[in-house]
Amino acid sequence: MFEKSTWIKLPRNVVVGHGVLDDLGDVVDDLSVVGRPLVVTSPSPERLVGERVRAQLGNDPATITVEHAGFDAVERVVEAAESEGATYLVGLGGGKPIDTAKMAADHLGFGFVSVPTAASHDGIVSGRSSIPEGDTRHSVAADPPLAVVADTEVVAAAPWELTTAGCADIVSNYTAVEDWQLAHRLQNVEYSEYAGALSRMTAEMLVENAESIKQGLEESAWVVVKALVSSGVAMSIAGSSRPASGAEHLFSHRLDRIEPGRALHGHQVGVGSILVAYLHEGEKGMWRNIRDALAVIGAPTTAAELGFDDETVIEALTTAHRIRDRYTILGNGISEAAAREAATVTGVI
Ligand SMILES: NC(=O)C1=CN([C@@H]2O[C@H](COP(=O)(O)OP(=O)(O)OC[C@H]3O[C@@H](n4cnc5c(N)ncnc54)[C@H](OP(=O)(O)O)[C@@H]3O)[C@@H](O)[C@H]2O)C=CC1
Ligand SMILES: O=C(CO)COP(=O)(O)O
Ligand SMILES: [Zn+2]
Repeated sequence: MFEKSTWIKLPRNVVVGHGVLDDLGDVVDDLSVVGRPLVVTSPSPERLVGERVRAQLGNDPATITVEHAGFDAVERVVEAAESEGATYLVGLGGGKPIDTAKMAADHLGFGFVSVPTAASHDGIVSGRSSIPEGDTRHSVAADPPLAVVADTEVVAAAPWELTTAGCADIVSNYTAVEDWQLAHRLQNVEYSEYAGALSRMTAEMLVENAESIKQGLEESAWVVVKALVSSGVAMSIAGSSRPASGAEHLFSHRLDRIEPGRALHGHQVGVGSILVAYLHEGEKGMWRNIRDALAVIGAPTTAAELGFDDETVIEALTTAHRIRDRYTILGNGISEAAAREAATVTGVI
């Protein structure tokens, strides 16, 4: 008897475009969520659009500002929601407030609306929260947002490196899917053809359009946000971050532990993807296409551009497999010599 079942959770409304922040009230009304919102944000988005967002929401919205990601921040949001009598959450900003709100909403059993102010990574729409704790990073299942409202005017005005980071997070889907397929072949890890194909196609479309992604063009913000939505949907279909997170993400998470906050998530996974593509296929493989696409977009392709010294990159690559129990090309760890060769041949160090 066939007993398998799949439960794919997706947002109900995804609204992307110029000035759509002013539609937030209508979007929330359409969701039929009732009661008082708690806006979960971080300092810059609060300063830029906090008032505008609250003006769209009824019932005297409360606000909490998150400075650092982590389980303590999630706990503070849960407590604030309870003490303020909130009934749903609005995550406003980059990945830090959005992931914090997503996980707190899941804990509270509340609905949550994602209002990204930067196209910096694909967590803006996904059903995963990525939360650092000590030496590890937890990718926690959480309900995806009920709605995503991404105002391209706001996103395009954000520092350009946030957008190039989002692009690099998408480009890294190439190696994430390679790792996922490898884990499927060698470890019998469940693989979804639909999620894998969607994720890879999203990366391919971005690479093909790399030349047209330019600073100051609102259309570029639109292209990147749509790609991030597509990648988030792939994760929802898979029920895991596998379509968008392989060894290049382990490498980035390791860098976060060694030197937190030095570089953006997307930029780190982009450089990680160059290295991991080399490990998968060697000299003649995809690593050059990945590097060239990143370079065209203006995302870092070397350790120095990321702001790390060479030895830190080698340390991160040789210890990345310890971040979590996820089978990738790194297996149980690669030797220092192999890491050095990959980093040298690809020009990362
Ligand atoms: N769930 C998932 O699948 C994923 C989750 N993540 C998580 O997301 C986080 C990283 O995301 P990221 O967006 O880089 O982190 P942040 O939310 O910290 O945003 C990065 C920076 O951008 C600033 N910022 C945001 N929007 C604007 C704007 N419109 N104008 C000016 N500055 C702005 C923030 O300022 P300030 O701090 O002053 O407010 C911050 O300094 C990580 O914690 C990671 O775990 C990453 C990838 C995927
Ligand atoms: O960053 C992500 C996808 O781009 C999420 O991945 P993690 O599961 O590694 O946190
Ligand atoms: Zn990512």
